Amino acid sequence: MSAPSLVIHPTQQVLVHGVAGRLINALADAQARRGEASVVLTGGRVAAQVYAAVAASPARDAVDWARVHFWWGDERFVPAGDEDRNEIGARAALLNALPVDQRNVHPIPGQGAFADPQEAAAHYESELKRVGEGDWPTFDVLLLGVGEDAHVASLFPHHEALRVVEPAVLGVHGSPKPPPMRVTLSLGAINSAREVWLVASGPGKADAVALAYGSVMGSRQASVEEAPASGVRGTEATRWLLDAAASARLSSE
Ligand SMILES: O=C1O[C@H](COP(=O)(O)O)[C@@H](O)[C@H](O)[C@H]1O
Repeated sequence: MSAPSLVIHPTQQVLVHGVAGRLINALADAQARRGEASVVLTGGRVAAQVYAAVAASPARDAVDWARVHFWWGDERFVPAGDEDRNEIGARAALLNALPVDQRNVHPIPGQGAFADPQEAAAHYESELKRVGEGDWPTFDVLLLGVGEDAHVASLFPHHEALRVVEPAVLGVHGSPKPPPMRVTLSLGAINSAREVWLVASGPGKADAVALAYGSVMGSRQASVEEAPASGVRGTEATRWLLDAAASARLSSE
């Protein structure tokens, strides 16, 4: 498990472009090492801006997008095509703008294809094992937003999904943030990624960031149950990438 690092960007715009540049570099580096790369996408407002910045960046051509596998860390269990799906935003801002190989795009299935989130989760786990040839693929970069309640992916404070180790992809019922049914990677699965990046922007995230990052650094005492974001670690890097507003309460920690 890696020690967390923190980068505070002066504005949301600098954060968005900073994360976009990092992502392009990380995927290009992974391809230079191994020929292909993988990224786990997140939902959320700032992520949508990061995706648009990647798509608009002249540096994007450093990556062979046809050799990038795209996964999702969580998905809202609503019908395919529903605007609430994280997949829809990622396709609109990123995937539709890049020369991706659709065979390497792995959305979490929605309602309709499967009767309940558990079935969709089981299907996603089998897709991960299919691509990983029996094992889970090792993700190069796993992106996470941070909720106002310090949730990550669809792992919410005090929710039973936080405590599940097996299976690694979980169906979630009773999400406190709508919609109530979701599918998410477990904390253990998230923590199998080489690099985990927690991206947070704006004053609405300042309390959650202070609680979760403060607990990681020992200045606060919240458990992972209270602040799921505090339980996240990549095997090689854990990056907290914030703007000044989201970090505003850290200085008093
Ligand atoms: O519901 C979700 O919320 C979080 C955070 O979203 P934000 O708009 O507050 O940044 C997101 O990371 C997660 O993927 C999504 O399903």
